Amino acid sequence: MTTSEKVVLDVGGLRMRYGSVDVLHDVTFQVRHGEVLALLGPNGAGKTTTIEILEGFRIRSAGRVEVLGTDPAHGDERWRARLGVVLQSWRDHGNWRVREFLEHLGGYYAGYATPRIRRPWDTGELLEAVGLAGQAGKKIKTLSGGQRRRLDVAVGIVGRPELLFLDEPTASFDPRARSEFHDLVRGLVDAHETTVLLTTHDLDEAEKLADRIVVLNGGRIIADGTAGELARRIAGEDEVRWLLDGQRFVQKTADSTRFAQDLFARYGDGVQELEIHRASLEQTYLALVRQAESAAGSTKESTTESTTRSTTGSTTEAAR
Ligand SMILES: Nc1ncnc2c1ncn2[C@@H]1O[C@H](COP(=O)(O)OP(=O)(O)OP(=O)(O)O)[C@@H](O)[C@H]1O
Repeated sequence: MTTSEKVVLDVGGLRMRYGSVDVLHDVTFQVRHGEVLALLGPNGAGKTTTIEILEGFRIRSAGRVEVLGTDPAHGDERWRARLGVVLQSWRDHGNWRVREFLEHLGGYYAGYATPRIRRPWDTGELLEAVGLAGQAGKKIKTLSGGQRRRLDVAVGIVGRPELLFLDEPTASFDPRARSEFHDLVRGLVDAHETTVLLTTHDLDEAEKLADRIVVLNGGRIIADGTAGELARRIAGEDEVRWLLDGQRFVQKTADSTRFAQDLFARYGDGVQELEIHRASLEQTYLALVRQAESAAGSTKESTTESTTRSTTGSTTEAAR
């Protein structure tokens, strides 16, 4: 098995119930080594619950979960040191200075270094990587909202995690900070082979960062695939447009990459102004959620209808 085929996260038939309410129903997906998976879904879909179960912060009601080969419900400190979690802002350590805070936290990981993974991340390099080198000597309470979020990210990766959980990581970033954060995550994945599970409501972010998308709605997975696969499922086919000998052509196709390769193989440099259009992730996502909600609505309606009918039926029976 090659490293990239290794399953880092394996979830099967996961269920979660709060009191008498089921919020996750039979959730099943896998994430492979070095993959970035975006978990999308409307408010209340169950994303945070899923992530917290995988992190070992919540105990599931049923199902199978393995994270880096371990059941998170029984993960020890060595297992936890291999994970990175970007939490919401650190508000309790306002008087600490940025560098000393990261050095302090990094110290915790030193005992978990391996011949392959040097832990913790060198503080100077880490501050550079997250764009906080200029704030190293500042007290945390004096950082701006965006700088504090960068610190959250630094805290999440100081132990050079093999698997990184990002729950709405760029929620309060300005566009520049967001773009730098995307470069940082892609760098982590490419250079350090970090696997990432991300939740976000920013569909551009998901499209930019994720190799694969899983969409949750009402605690159920309604889609799992690359952004392109999901778009084709919704929009049917891609549209390829090109210019040949001054004439414009348009063709619908299910495999636009293969189509473009064939086009160039046949006409070479004669092909000009090639464009491939497919539904955006935003259009795809909205269509998927709408479909799932109308399916759930009609199931509910038919259940209500049959309940009403059977109630009416039994009343009629009783009247007889
Ligand atoms: N501790 C809890 N007790 C009871 N119900 C809860 C608890 N935590 C979450 N829920 C419910 O579980 C469902 C899923 O919530 P969750 O926070 O996982 O959704 P989410 O997809 O992360 O939403 P958002 O996008 O708003 O963050 C919601 O209906 C929520 O009200």
